[in-house]
Amino acid sequence: MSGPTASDAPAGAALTPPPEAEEPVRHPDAPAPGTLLGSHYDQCFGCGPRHPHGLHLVSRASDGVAVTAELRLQGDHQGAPGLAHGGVLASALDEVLGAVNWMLRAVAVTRRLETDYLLPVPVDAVLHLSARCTAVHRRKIYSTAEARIGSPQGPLAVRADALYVEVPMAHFTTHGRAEDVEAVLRDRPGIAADRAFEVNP
Ligand SMILES: CCCCCCCCCCCCCCCC(=O)SCCNC(=O)CCNC(=O)[C@H](O)C(C)(C)COP(=O)(O)OP(=O)(O)OC[C@H]1O[C@@H](n2cnc3c(N)ncnc32)[C@H](O)[C@@H]1OP(=O)(O)O
Repeated sequence: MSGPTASDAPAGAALTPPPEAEEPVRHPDAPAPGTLLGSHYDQCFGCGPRHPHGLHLVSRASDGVAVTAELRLQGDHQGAPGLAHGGVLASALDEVLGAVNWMLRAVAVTRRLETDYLLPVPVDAVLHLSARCTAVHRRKIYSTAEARIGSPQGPLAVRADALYVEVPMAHFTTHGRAEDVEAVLRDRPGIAADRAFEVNP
């Protein structure tokens, strides 16, 4: 019988980097602070510019291994009347946390995402999102994020901690829907050969 695995650990423990984890190092080719990061896929719910109902988030590189973005909430994002749905807020935080991986030039997917909802968020608010990597251990990338109402210094509404796991490009070609994978390879022929993202000025 096998013993407990990392996946069996309580959420808090799973999001705590092991003692041998390392400080994240900004990749030398990471986009300069202030650069807008392009979408990795134009139909992505979080960042895809062609997604009809997506969040259309545009992340911006910060100093270090970090990004920021703004989410303009709308009526479509309601859960309770006039208030943002928690799942929408978690999606937005997942998107910016995922964008942080670009600063490491790592292709990674969310393994665990833990959110704390501290304040209700009105749907006419602009949420200022920020995310940064805190540690890296082998394929594991540990990150944290915040969402503040109205300004980068505004009231803290939601925070999140997350674990991403680096994956090979085969993760997408093996598990993704064939027609969508074919479309992205047709539109972005270099994406699988080189890297999973481009930087658009
Ligand atoms: C051609 C098309 C191009 C497309 C270009 C796209 C480009 C880039 C797209 C990015 C997209 C972003 C979009 C937003 C972010 C999402 O939304 S991602 C979507 C949601 N997430 C998913 O679908 C992931 C689903 N899960 C999985 O596929 C698998 O579980 C994973 C995450 C790949 C891991 O599986 P695995 O490789 O078998 O992992 P495994 O070896 O068991 O564990 C890896 C490590 O994690 C540790 N671990 C595992 N679970 C845990 C846990 N719960 N706690 C602590 N540690 C754990 C293990 O101990 C192990 O550690 P090491 O031994 O390496 O130190």
